[in-house]
Amino acid sequence: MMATTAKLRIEELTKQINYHNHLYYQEDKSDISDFEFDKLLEELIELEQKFPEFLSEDSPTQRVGGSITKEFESAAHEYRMLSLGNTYSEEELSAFDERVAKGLGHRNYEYFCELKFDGVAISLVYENGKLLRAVTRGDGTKGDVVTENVKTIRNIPLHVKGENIPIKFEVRGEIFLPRKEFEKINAEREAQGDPLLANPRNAASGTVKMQDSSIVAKRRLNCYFYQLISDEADINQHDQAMALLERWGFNVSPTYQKCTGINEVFNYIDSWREKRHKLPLDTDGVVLKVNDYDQREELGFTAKIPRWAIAYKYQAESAESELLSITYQVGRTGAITPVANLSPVSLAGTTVKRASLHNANEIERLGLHEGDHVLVEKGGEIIPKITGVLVEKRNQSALPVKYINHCPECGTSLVRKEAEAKHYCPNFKSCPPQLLGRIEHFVHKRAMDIDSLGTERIRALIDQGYISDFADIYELVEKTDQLLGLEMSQDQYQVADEGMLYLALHKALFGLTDGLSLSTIQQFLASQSTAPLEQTLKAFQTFIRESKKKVAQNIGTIQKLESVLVAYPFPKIEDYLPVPIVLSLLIGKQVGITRLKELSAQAHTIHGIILKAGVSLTSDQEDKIKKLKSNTFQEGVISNMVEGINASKQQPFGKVLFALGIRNIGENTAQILAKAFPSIDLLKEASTEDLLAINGIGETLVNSLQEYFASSENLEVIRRLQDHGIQFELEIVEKPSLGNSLEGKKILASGKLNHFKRDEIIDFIESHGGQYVKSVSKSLDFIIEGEDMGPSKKEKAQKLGVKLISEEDFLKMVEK
Ligand SMILES: NC(=O)c1ccc[n+]([C@@H]2O[C@H](COP(=O)([O-])OP(=O)(O)OC[C@H]3O[C@@H](n4cnc5c(N)ncnc54)[C@H](O)[C@@H]3O)[C@@H](O)[C@H]2O)c1
Ligand SMILES: [Zn+2]
Repeated sequence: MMATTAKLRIEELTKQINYHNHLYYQEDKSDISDFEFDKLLEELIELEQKFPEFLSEDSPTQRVGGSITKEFESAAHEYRMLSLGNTYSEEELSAFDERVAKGLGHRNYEYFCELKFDGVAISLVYENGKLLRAVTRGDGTKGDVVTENVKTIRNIPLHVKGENIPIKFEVRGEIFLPRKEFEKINAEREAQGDPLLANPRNAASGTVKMQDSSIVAKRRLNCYFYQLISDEADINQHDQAMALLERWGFNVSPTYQKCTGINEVFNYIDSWREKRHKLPLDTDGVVLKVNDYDQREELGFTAKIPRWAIAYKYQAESAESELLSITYQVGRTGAITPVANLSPVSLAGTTVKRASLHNANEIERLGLHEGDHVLVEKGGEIIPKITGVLVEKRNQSALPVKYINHCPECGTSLVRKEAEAKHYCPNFKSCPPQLLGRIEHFVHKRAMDIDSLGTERIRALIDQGYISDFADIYELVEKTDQLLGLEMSQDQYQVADEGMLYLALHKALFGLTDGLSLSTIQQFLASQSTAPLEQTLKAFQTFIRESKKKVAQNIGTIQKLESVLVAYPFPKIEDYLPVPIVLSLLIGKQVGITRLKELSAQAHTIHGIILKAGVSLTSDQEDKIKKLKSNTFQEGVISNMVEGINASKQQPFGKVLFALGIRNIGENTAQILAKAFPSIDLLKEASTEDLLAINGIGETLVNSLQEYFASSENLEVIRRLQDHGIQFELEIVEKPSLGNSLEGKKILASGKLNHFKRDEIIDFIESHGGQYVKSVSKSLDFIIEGEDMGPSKKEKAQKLGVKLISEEDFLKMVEK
């Protein structure tokens, strides 16, 4: 390469790497995989070695990738926190070992091997046995002080007790979010319609840097320690240090091993390649460190990494699979996400049957054709992705995947806004998932507060035609006898292209057979998780024979199932069966499979299909169909719901206004509006000037309001809600005056209080003549400092010279 081209390439790589570092360390996101990132860095290192004249001091090869943020106080590290060299190849690892041997002049050394935990590095400083501060790695020289957040991690000792504990010492480790916690958080986020966290590492890193420690505490982070630094402790080797850490009560992963010679290291690496997926956290490689401290000193450091340690990173595993079909999921905002259904393959410790395709661009980029053989990869991300297509294996006649142009849930034509990658279903009002989102908002705790109407129940009621707007909820009260026996959960179904309904395989096999329990069938299927459907059905027949339950009849049904599956090649979804096929085996003679297919695209449950088909069933058929269905609404659930619905009629006007989900009207704005216009009629009649005169109301809001009231449909829903007795007027309650000890005082409360909830403290201050202010500013008279007040707020208050007083002192002040 010529010097001029090298210079240009170095500049370009520097720019790219800085960009990815910023994303990764500051925003906790990544555009590319670690492997791709490490490739860029490696290329830069090589070029800089060949052309040292272009090596600049602040090249990303010379610096640790992170930096400090503005949100936290920063602190200098007494000993720099470095990065690690890394490699993906065994040759390079051997080369590293040669360098160590050469550096020391002999082979008389040991390696200490640990797994490379995929989290965020943390440094804890202890003095007199007490945790003094916790600091992130930052730029390696100084980092963010995140002590309050770190204190919420349960197994980090706040006090270290025991003999011979140095007056001062530092420990370093990796904070991580256990995979189970990560999955739990994402399940919750999915249920709430919030965007999912990409992977546990980014989630851990984002959590450590949160401003509110009480949220951090809820996230159940964990930490593994791997380094002790102390001038006082009498240790000369890393294994001794680790033993001390364990004795002092620090959490050390029991996965380490001391190795003599690089071959033992290779064995360690191999032994963990698969096993590591069973650990409670993500790991991305192995770190080997020279065990002896004197030898470490002899080897020394480069600008960025120690010469006595290196990380070997496992290549992201990839596997070959076959594209069976694509399903299109509709989110609560109407956004469409295509998901590839794949033939099952075993990958990174789990069986993969689905991969995200993100959007139409991704399908185009891959050039995906029907039935393609694809490569799937599982990096740090939980949801695998398709990284390539094996074009040479493509069937000559295969057609390119055609993106849908109608919403699979409601049939509306999709739209794609300019410059956006995703398609949307514009049917905001009645597209089922979008309606679900609006109803969930309506019943939310902070709106109408009907907690007996959870997501699953709402979805069931929407899909079966009981709810299509807010007012319908109040009409359920008169339909309780129809609700009895309705299918409650949607978990066992999937909706595919053109709205076709699929049923989970375990339910289908349960309903189609006799004498086998659901749990034995589930156990059987779990043992078959990597087998394709055809094989599973064959194995199931053997299983039936061994079970000795109604063998002839059950095997007959499964064989019939096999032949219908061949005769009607519906798109495949692994672990699911097309509902028309399943039902055809039970009631096919009366209805016919074409009709069942039509019905299956209209009704969203088996219950619904049977109703629409209008057939009369024998009691045997009825029993079997009951086995296919999910749990149903029972009396207890229904009376619970009715109670919640009736109670919601007491919710005050401000909450009702928020519940209506008018665009741009959040909880606070709704309260402000309700105070200024204490009835829906006054609000509807308010002029633009009236509205703009109110503090906090801007033009966008006025537009949303006017647009909302211009719709006759909305007015009709309000009218029906009024008929049901929902509060559309503000009840004026005089706030009792309890005194004037806070007369003229501007007050803010921050952190957790012992005697008051959030609303209560505001009422309390106001009823004593004070004024509650929502943000830290100079005009405050004082701040009531609760437990775990956010560090940034505190810092700001101190900067502005605003007095902080404790809750106890505040109460004393009021008593006087
Ligand atoms: N995808 C992207 O866009 C992107 C961008 C930047 C960085 N990255 C990735 O992040 C990493 C950046 O490297 P880095 O400079 O943070 O160093 P590194 O993460 O590769 O290695 C150093 C870090 O490893 C951690 N570690 C985990 N287990 C350890 C153990 N047992 N002993 C010692 N340390 C242990 C420590 O936190 C230490 O700070 C690379 O893996 C890189 O691929 C990715
Ligand atoms: Zn739709």
